[in-house]
Amino acid sequence: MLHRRIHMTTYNIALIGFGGVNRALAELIATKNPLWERDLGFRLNIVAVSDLYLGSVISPNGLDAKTLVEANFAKGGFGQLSGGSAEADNETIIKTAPADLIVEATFTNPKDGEPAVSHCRWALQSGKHVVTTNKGPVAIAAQELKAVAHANGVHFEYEGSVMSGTPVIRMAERTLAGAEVKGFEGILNGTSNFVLGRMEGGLDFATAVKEAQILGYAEADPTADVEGFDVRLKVVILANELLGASLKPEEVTCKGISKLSPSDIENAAAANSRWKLVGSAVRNEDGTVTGSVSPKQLPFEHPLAGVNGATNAVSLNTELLGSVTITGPGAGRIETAYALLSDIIAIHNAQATAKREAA
Ligand SMILES: NC(=O)C1=CN([C@@H]2O[C@H](COP(=O)(O)OP(=O)(O)OC[C@H]3O[C@@H](n4cnc5c(N)ncnc54)[C@H](OP(=O)(O)O)[C@@H]3O)[C@@H](O)[C@H]2O)C=CC1
Ligand SMILES: N[C@@H](CC=O)C(=O)O
Repeated sequence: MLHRRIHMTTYNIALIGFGGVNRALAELIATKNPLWERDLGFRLNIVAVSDLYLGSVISPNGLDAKTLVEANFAKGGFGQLSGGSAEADNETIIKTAPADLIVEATFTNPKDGEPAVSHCRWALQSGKHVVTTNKGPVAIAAQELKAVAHANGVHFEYEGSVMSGTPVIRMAERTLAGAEVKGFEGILNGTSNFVLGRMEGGLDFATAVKEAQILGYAEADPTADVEGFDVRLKVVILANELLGASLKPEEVTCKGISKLSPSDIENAAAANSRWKLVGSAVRNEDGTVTGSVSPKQLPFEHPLAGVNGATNAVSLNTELLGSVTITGPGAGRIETAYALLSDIIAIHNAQATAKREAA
């Protein structure tokens, strides 16, 4: 009889930011560790959390994920826990918590990516892997952070920075390797797509944005969603990852949906079309890459016109396969927490491969 020896790994993790996404990850940890142990070969143990509102806490033996999720902590509430403080001491937590891996899910700053860029840099310099859904550090400092990760023998992973848990970055880079991506266009913001759909149903703009906030789709400041700044970061991330560009956000033209009036929406419907916020990039003949974000009136039969709600889709224009479209959730708490899990799985598998090769 064949006996398979199971090697169980526990990853100690520190959560930076404890809003919708990292809370959802803690919720998954509270219920799914036994399944992950069985199917993935690892479990996750939360040894620290830091959040602007709640404060910070370090517990080397681990915090109970269920308690973290269910306890209704007040402002500074982590200060009452053993090892806790009412302040979000991110730098100390990131540098000193006994964590293998830092999960960065604070707010996306579309201007300079801070303080998340510093959070990622501190973690990588301390020899800790980073997984993040934060678009700021990836769009603005990916090259630097990848180099710091490499120099310190750790990983920097960010699948959730584009299309939430829908695997667009890894899918394009790994499964479509060699297909030669020449450009892409897509719906890359769940909130604005949801808002446009609700407006088509007759709801006013402000109420539709409120609904997207309640559902956990919107940015902390939803201006980023409706003015296209969020899509601009995602266009930069995809262009730099898939087209080998080195675009900066300010090099991508950007117009959002906030100026679309109810009559624009009605007129589009009367012409068998609908408005969509489209992000795109293309490699030009001379090798340069041009990116743009703007609302487009698409005929009903256009492949992106039927993408509704917080669903996103991106059509990759490839040399060898023609157009390949990837579609799936583009926002949502659990959906985005899944992206973090997928990053951790990628790190786990890479470590296992490295160990096998070293043996
Ligand atoms: N929600 C989604 O569908 C998706 C989100 N993302 C990205 O994931 C990240 C997290 O999103 P989400 O959880 O929805 O956002 P939330 O706004 O719900 O959570 C962010 C949390 O981080 C805290 N925070 C902000 N700044 C700091 C700081 N400097 N130090 C410590 N904590 C801080 C916030 O506290 P406070 O509220 O007090 O400011 C809040 O609790 C964002 O960058 C977002 O762009 C990516 C893909 C999809
Ligand atoms: N606010 C963003 C969240 C994911 O990046 C969106 O609505 O798409």
